[in-house]
Amino acid sequence: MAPPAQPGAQGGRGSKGPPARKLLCMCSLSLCLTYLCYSLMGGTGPGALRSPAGLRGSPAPRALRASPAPRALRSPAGLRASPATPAPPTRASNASRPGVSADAWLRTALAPGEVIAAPSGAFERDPQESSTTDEELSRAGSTTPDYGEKRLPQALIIGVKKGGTRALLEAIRAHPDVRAVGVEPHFFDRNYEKGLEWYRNVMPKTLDGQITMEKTPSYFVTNEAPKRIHSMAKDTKLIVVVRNPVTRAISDYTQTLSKKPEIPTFEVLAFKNRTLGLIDASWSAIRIGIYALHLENWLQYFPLSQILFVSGERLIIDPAGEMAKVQDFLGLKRIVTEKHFYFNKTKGFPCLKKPEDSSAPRCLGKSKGRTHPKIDPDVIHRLRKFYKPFNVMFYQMTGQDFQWEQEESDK
Ligand SMILES: Nc1ncnc2c1ncn2[C@@H]1O[C@H](COP(=O)(O)OS(=O)(=O)O)[C@@H](OP(=O)(O)O)[C@H]1O
Repeated sequence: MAPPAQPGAQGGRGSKGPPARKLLCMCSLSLCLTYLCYSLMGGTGPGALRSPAGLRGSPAPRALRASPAPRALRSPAGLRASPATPAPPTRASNASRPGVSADAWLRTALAPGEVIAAPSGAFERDPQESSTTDEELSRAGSTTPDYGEKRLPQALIIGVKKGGTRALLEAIRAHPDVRAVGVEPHFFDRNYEKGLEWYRNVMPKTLDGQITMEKTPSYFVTNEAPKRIHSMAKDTKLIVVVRNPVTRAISDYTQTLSKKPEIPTFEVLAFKNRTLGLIDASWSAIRIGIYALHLENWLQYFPLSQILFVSGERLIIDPAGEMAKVQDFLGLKRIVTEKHFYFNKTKGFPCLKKPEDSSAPRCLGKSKGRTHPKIDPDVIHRLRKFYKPFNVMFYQMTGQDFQWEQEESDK
């Protein structure tokens, strides 16, 4: 059941390259140097990641090729924490600690590849809801029909946060050959010490031939996740829903704002120094969107052909089209088609049609599709410029042009 190769998916680990490869290596080096500067500054120094000046010296990656070099961002030794290094201390817990400001929580710098997570042992349900408890997770594993077996997942939706991961999971769950756990298990970032048996127990039961899935969007930015998933099963299929990183950052901020209305404005958080145009790439809302850097970590363990990139934008405008790709990738019959969706004007999003055995159509909850605050267009412009070289590199690495540069406006 080998997945069909994606465009440009042939250059797996260790592929040698033609001249284009050299160009990509140069671009990689340039991005890595920028990243090194950022790392050395600890995300706090006055020169931290000035966007995009720090990247100007780099040759602009050329137009998208059919055969990108997926390992192009391989960092020089020492640039990135080794995937084998122990999990760095987690940070998000500050938010819930008395006396720690929301600003501190939001701005806490992340080491390269660091988990953006709550403390080990804490769970997070998809922010459609609030937070998942241990009890809920065990319930998730026990409310499934009493036939079949619990199995470790063969496919994972690993990211990105606010990319459209819930919409994708709910749509693929409509397939009869897919069973998925509804909550986010956070096994490969927060609960790894609980062991694979714990993880298996969280999963629904499946019959032979059915695929077990889960989604935890923070895996994509978790340094240890690729190695851990690889050691569970090296043929695990990985799905990443990506979205314009500027819009994604605003969506991320909007979610935080909904829980903590006292936080500073997006404009304040986005910059280290607005006059100088210094983007604060240590802010997780911005850092998560540097997809090329995170992807590089995954390509050390998985060939590109084992990773499917779903467009978060297309998932809204053409859910059936994206679902066709997902089903092909998973080796499934195309059962989830346009017949399964309708566009809900009130919600402003596609929803799943009422299944025959259920009483209501399924739109995602209120936490999906929140109205974003209006952001200063100059800030949007600066962020676009900041992300552009990383986006271009991401297109080169994946062999897919997500066309984020063409978007006129952000929601
Ligand atoms: N069908 C449908 N219905 C509702 N929302 C949809 C849908 N498809 C994609 N989206 C977009 O998904 C965004 C939330 O992404 P995630 O589900 O990955 O968020 S989370 O990380 O799990 O919190 C969410 O982002 P916001 O609009 O910023 O809330 C939506 O734009």
